[in-house]
Amino acid sequence: MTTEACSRQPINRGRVIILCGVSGSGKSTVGQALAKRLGWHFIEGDSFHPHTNIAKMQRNEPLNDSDREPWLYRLRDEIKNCLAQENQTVLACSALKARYRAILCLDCRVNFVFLIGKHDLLRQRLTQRAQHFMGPDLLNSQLDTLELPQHGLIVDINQPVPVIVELIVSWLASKKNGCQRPG
Ligand SMILES: Nc1ncnc2c1ncn2[C@@H]1O[C@H](COP(=O)(O)OP(=O)(O)O)[C@@H](O)[C@H]1O
Ligand SMILES: O=C(O)[C@H](O)[C@@H](O)[C@H](O)[C@H](O)COP(=O)(O)O
Repeated sequence: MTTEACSRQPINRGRVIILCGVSGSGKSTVGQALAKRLGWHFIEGDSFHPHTNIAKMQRNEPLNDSDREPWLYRLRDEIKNCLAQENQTVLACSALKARYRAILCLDCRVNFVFLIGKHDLLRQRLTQRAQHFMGPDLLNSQLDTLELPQHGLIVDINQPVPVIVELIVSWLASKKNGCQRPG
């Protein structure tokens, strides 16, 4: 994305906040609460996985780059639609690697928030979570895959959901529609 492309984007018209992090970091929980707080749309990134990916994770096999590619491009199309329709949207999507985030970062109106936590807390939350295809067994692989971001907001998950939501809301208010690189 060039500076010129950036400066062409209208301020505060269509915006997508992507909540990233490993499985169990709270992307869906915080994402839904954030969307409700802001009155924005919420999109669950897991819903865009091909069924083969879900089946693989259910078998406790980690996804690889090739598995994730079609999923990321489906999400990219979805983000493109949101921006074209000027929808304000919160998207929950692990986006573990910088190159995945680059696929999703269409322009300055897409911003990333990272939910970061310690292994023990993540494992505990994954173990307690009911009725989900992903258990705790892929946590090590998720953490190994995670490339910590150089840009965006990083939030410690060891605090209540409403506190996390307000941190994100304050950050958004402070940054308006400023450019953020996808790394
Ligand atoms: N900040 C938090 N405090 C306490 N429990 C949380 C918090 N965030 C998420 N949880 C719980 O942790 C589990 C995993 O959260 P979830 O939103 O499913 O994570 P993800 O979407 O990143 O896999 C859920 O049972 C959820 O209720
Ligand atoms: O790229 C991946 O390996 C997956 O997207 C993964 O990161 C994601 O976490 C799963 O889809 C499980 O879903 P939850 O994140 O909701 O546990």
